[in-house]
Amino acid sequence: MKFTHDVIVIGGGAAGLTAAGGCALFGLKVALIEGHKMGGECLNNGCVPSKALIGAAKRAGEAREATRFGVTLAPPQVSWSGVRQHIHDAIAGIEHHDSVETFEEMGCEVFTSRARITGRQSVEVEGRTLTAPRIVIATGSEPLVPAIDGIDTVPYLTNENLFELPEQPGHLVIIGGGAIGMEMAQAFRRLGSEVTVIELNKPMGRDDPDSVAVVMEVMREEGIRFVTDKATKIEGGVGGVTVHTDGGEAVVGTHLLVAVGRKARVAGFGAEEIGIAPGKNGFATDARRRTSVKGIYAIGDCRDGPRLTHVSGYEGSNVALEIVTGLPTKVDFRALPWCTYTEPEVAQIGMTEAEARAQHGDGVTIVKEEFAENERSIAEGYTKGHMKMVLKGKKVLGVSIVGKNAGELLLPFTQMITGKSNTFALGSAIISYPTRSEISKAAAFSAWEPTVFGSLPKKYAGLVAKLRRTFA
Ligand SMILES: Cc1cc2nc3c(=O)[nH]c(=O)nc-3n(C[C@H](O)[C@H](O)[C@H](O)COP(=O)(O)OP(=O)(O)OC[C@H]3O[C@@H](n4cnc5c(N)ncnc54)[C@H](O)[C@@H]3O)c2cc1C
Ligand SMILES: NC(=O)c1ccc[n+]([C@@H]2O[C@H](COP(=O)([O-])OP(=O)(O)OC[C@H]3O[C@@H](n4cnc5c(N)ncnc54)[C@H](O)[C@@H]3O)[C@@H](O)[C@H]2O)c1
Repeated sequence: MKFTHDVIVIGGGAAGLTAAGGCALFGLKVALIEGHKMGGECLNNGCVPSKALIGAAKRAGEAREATRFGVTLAPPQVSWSGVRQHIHDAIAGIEHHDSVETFEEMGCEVFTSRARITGRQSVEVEGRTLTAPRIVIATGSEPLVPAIDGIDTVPYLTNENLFELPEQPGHLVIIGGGAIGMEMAQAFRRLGSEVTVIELNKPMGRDDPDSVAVVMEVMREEGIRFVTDKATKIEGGVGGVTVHTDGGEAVVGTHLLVAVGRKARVAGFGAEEIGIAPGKNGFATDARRRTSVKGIYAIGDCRDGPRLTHVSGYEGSNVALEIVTGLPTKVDFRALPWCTYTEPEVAQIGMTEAEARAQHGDGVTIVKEEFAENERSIAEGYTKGHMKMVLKGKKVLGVSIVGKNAGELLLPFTQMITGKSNTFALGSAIISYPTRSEISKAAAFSAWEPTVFGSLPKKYAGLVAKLRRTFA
């Protein structure tokens, strides 16, 4: 069979762009098909607009603080249209990274229409049939809209329309206290909206509870109300919405944001018809991201598994590597990092304490260092939070950090968890003073402290001192 391409990639989000760009840079003939906006969820409705909004909210939050270090700022005046403009400027500043032109320059043939899979090696787009021995599905996910009584009768928000909102909510009710719910709750509160979060379980349930407790306290102090209950019924209309919960509470607000997770995009483009097996929420794949149909991969948000931009990018480069080299390339999530951009940030890599204890029982030890002891944090007055290192012996299994810019501190632990570095290397590294990274060195060194200052080294030091006193 003569193929039109070496690989066809469906979806131009973080996953598809990385796979397509990777293959094209190795000289393969790549078709990249995006049916909506290049850059996908992250650029257009996800990470970028949410972090831009958080940036604006931080500025308002700082101005809201009482006098700090002898400096008083004027109370913030928030113009929602100005905030929205900043969000759009941020997207505009980044979108060239993901543009059609950029990917054409890399060597991809880019189609800006919806694709339909018509066979194991064929895809239809713009009336053409493309063929390739490898197809990569990277169709992403969309907001999960729960089957709550009345939801279809009210004008609810999701991440798909939140950043286009014409007015700032007076009182934003958020269903879901996950990553979106928590980030958006704090951002809107800081911009001046009333905010209530309704969460079924514990907010940020995947994170270490000690980290979450720190951020919850801050958010409560800032005036966010948390309702621990299940949203069961919704009623209202434009400008007024009431969410009833299982426990009988009626939460009244002006706007409703639904943030209860994602639904993988697996239907409507031919995947079922050719028999690609679904999983729980997304295509079922193996560790190489192969679907049940030979030659077809599924990566990023559209398959069962963690849904994060860097995970989509990682799987995109893995699959590109496998296609380019012909060698199996498995995902390895031992050192999976994630960060929730609340203030303070909640960052995690590898196992939480609870996960480590479930797997290794009493073999796990914990080292905890507080930012209140970190000299840069003290000097700058941001002492909230801590770093918790989860160890088995001297090997790092995971790290949970809550604190200012916590996400920036994760990097060295990637190397440690995967065995490319170790606690001794970090514990003995030279680190600029004063930096918040000193907390990482302190935690790593703590793992060695009992050994370094143990009885044997003391005996040795004593012997050296005795010899010196005798012979010097
Ligand atoms: C509000 C919000 C904030 C977030 N913040 C963060 C964050 O701070 N950090 C982080 O790591 N992650 C964050 N995420 C998650 C992150 O956005 C996603 O994990 C990531 O964007 C998924 O990338 P993807 O390429 O797998 O899918 P997508 O970005 O969804 O891309 C899939 C693309 O496929 C296209 N497509 C679908 N079907 C077809 C078809 N038949 N033909 C052609 N094209 C098709 C779609 O139009 C879409 O552009 C956030 C998500 C949200 C919603
Ligand atoms: N900083 C980041 O990395 C970041 C930021 C935003 C989003 N994201 C990604 O986007 C995706 C979606 O985020 P999300 O916050 O929508 O999902 P999520 O899965 O993080 O959280 C959803 C929350 O909704 C709760 N919930 C479900 N049904 C409910 C009900 N009926 N009533 C009350 N609560 C209910 C769940 O218990 C859960 O805590 C995630 O995959 C996340 O990884 C990442």
